[in-house]
Amino acid sequence: MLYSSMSYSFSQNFSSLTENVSLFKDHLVHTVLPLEACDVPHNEYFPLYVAAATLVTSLIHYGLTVLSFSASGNSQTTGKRPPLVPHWIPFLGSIPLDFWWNPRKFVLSSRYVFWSPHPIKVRLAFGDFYILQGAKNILALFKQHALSAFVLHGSLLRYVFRLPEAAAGVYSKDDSGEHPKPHADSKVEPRNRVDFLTRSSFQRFLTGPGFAPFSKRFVRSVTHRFQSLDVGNDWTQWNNLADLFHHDLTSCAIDAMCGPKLLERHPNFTKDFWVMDHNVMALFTCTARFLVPSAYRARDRCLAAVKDWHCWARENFDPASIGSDGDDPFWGTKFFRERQDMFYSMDGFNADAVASQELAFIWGGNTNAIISAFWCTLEAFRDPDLLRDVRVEVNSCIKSHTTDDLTFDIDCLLRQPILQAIYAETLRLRVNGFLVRCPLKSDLKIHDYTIPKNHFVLTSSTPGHMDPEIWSTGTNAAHPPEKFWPGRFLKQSPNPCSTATHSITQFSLYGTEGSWMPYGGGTHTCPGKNFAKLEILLSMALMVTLYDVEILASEADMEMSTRNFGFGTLSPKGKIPVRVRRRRIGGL
Ligand code: HEM
Repeated sequence: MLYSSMSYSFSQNFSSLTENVSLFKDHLVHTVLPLEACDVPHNEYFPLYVAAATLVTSLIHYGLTVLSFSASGNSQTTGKRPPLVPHWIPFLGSIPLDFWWNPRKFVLSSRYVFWSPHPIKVRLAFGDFYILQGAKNILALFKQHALSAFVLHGSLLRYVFRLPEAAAGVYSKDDSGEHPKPHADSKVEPRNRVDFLTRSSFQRFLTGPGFAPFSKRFVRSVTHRFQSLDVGNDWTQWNNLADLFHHDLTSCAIDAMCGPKLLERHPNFTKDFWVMDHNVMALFTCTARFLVPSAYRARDRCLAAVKDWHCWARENFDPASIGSDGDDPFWGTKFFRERQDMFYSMDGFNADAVASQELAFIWGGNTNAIISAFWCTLEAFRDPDLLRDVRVEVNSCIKSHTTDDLTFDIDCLLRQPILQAIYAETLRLRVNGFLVRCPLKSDLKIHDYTIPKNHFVLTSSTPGHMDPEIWSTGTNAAHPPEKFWPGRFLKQSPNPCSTATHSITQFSLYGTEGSWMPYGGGTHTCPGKNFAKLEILLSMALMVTLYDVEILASEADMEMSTRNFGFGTLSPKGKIPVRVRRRRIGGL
């Protein structure tokens, strides 16, 4: 079946090779097996025969898969099936052990798997799936409709966030699609259209009318909180800069989303949240509870806290408290309030299921953005020249300040070229995510290739983010992709407002389409990206304006940990101790 779509000439070569394999197998049967039937313990050459046979079989198998793979790449036919990725041992599948050992290294080095110019097929014990890389292919994928992202979401909900089976069933039965008009052949009731309903609730909250009140609350709360840190004019030592982001920044984001009650009633929520986040891979892969008990306990406490907040809000909610923006202090946002009704009207949903859903949202809305905010701030303080440039831009966006009040012009901050370049470069380097799609209704066409429907298609942001062809810049590649260098996203243009020869520095993502993809793309692109950019740039702006920070961590501790590779932004390997002191606002 694998070879059915290949060109005629290749089929000829292939069948003669297959015959050779069969002859070879016959040879083994007639030579090795009779030996087995004889007095094996006395035959000192038996293990050698077996080793040689395994080696030769693997070599031939590998040779065949390489031939098949190359033939598919060279063939000009359209509508062909992606070839099976070359591999050594037939029954072990096509992903080698290196992947499980160091996935990032594997993704960056695997020529056939993650750097193939065309889609490929991968075989694992549970079946076949497809991998697609390269800007051209990824852009073609993002243009397609009727691709479900539920494979990943459903698994995350079940394994990481403990979605009960009854509610998970609604996901597996929903074949109505993500658009307002359900697929013609779908029999799913409108109230059970979980894909469409959840997606539209994200859109209303994060890109529609819910965004302004949510972001306004966040700006107020983070500005107040960062100004009120217990830091004076003398240096104070902190054990880990990341704690500021894990606790203070996370609290501001959660309060702005959920209202104050979740954290008031559960002051350790942020601590549990980050223990859970640190162990997300272990939870996702269903690691035995006794091996990571703290991860399961933290996850269970987070679920219990969200359930308790829901219970409290249901009992105490006063409709008169709804403000003109639609939000209220009990549910925090119209988003969470309305999703209660939405989920409770679906089959199989109870209080546990709703808590799983909302914890999953809170996790998605914090993990990547908070860790990225940490990296941006670290990078700004790591390089004195960059810090000076950052402060010039940030100072130009201060609207007003007194000793205990600081207000930024947020639009101005979000437009600054160097700030944006730091943000884009941080996401390029630190976001290592997998996107998964499944064509449900028809085969998926990607240029000359056809991927059969109901098969998973996976793509990783890492190869595009690290491709030397796109990102190696500077004389003699002075800025290789592994290095943080915001200049990649800056370009000089003539200043239209000046007759002098001065040029202006502009931020640009031009030419990176399909390669820079921290937020995924297509119909499932991250709806939280505007909030994420605001959160990342504002927290960095507040820190550089209010404080001096001296980094005391070793280079090794500041390296990225690949522990949660594939889930998005990676954390540093170690703690980041720093010295902090308050500074005069507006200085450089
Ligand atoms: C640096 C920060 C962030 C990164 C790198 C990021 C990345 C992503 C990615 C890669 C996806 C999947 C997109 C796809 O499948 O094509 C996604 C989906 C999503 N993100 Fe984000 N995200 C970030 C911040 C946020 C924030 C702040 C929120 C909410 C406040 C959020 C909410 C969501 C939601 C609800 C989805 C699911 C969308 C859907 O399935 O239609 N994200 N994000």
